[in-house]
Amino acid sequence: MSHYYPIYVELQNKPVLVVGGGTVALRKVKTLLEHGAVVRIVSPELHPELVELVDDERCLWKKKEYSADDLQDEVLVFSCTEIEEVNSAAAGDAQKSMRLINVVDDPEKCTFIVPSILERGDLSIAVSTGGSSPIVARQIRAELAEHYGEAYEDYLTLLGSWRKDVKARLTAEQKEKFWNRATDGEMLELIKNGRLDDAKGVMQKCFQSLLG
Ligand SMILES: C[C@@]1(CC(=O)O)C2=NC(=C\c3[nH]c(c(CCC(=O)O)c3CC(=O)O)Cc3[nH]c(c(CC(=O)O)c3CCC(=O)O)/C=C3\N/C(=C\2)[C@@H](CCC(=O)O)[C@]3(C)CC(=O)O)/[C@H]1CCC(=O)O
Ligand SMILES: NC(=O)c1ccc[n+]([C@@H]2O[C@H](COP(=O)([O-])OP(=O)(O)OC[C@H]3O[C@@H](n4cnc5c(N)ncnc54)[C@H](O)[C@@H]3O)[C@@H](O)[C@H]2O)c1
Repeated sequence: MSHYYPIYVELQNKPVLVVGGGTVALRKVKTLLEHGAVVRIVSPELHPELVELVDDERCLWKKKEYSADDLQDEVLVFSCTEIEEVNSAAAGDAQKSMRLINVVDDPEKCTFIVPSILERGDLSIAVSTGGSSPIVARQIRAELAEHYGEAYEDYLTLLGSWRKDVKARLTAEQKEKFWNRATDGEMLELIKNGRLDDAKGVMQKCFQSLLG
């Protein structure tokens, strides 16, 4: 068993500090922004794509070398430099104040690591090898992408849209019947074939027939 405990973290409007502004920082920043974090980068230099993000006011940049006072109210810290002393300092500062830290070139200093992620709307599959081989994590993600295609986004949106009504209006036995029907494969197949409206119709009919 991996010694890392997997969780999904709500980062909407939460401050995150990224130390360093190179290629790896760019990858981490893009994913953070996609998930709504407020990203502040501290680095003397920035990758051109990060400069664009800063110019577009998608994230903030302090043009300087990292020092302890750069750590403010951030919930997560990423240290993305290749310089051992900088990474050690950031890791030490973060841990003193119980902040979670990811050091991109030193798993031993990490209190969290980032998985390879496949997302299809509300479906999120995170793959980790615990640092043994990020390439294998990426390969598994690519294999999963073949199996769990784009249709899952609409499929899960449709299922999710029924949760409140089913919870409020059906008995436990009816709920089981409803969800078994909704997930028996037909809805997914219809959506894969571009027939979302038909899938919606089948679910509506099933709900009505259970209500009697
Ligand atoms: C999943 C992903 C997420 C992301 O970063 O977004 C991610 N690394 C990815 C790619 C990748 N990283 C590296 C290569 C080059 C090949 C190679 O070296 O293997 C490739 C492949 C590529 O580029 O395709 C190099 C590398 N990575 C780490 C070290 C340091 C070390 O091992 O000591 C070195 C060596 C540097 C050197 O040799 O100097 C460390 C970490 N990388 C992790 C995550 C964490 C563990 C994940 C896990 O295993 O569960 C961990 C521990 C910390 C962290 O970063 O969170 C992302 C794939 C995203 C995707 O495409 O889906
Ligand atoms: N975890 C991963 O997924 C992963 C993947 C590939 C490589 N790596 C490792 O991550 C490290 C970073 O790789 P990279 O390609 O982004 O390197 P890079 O050289 O492109 O970027 C390093 C960044 O750190 C900044 N920096 C330097 N000194 C600083 C300081 N004192 N304070 C703040 N910022 C400072 C630089 O200006 C630069 O922007 C390397 O050690 C690399 O081996 C990790």
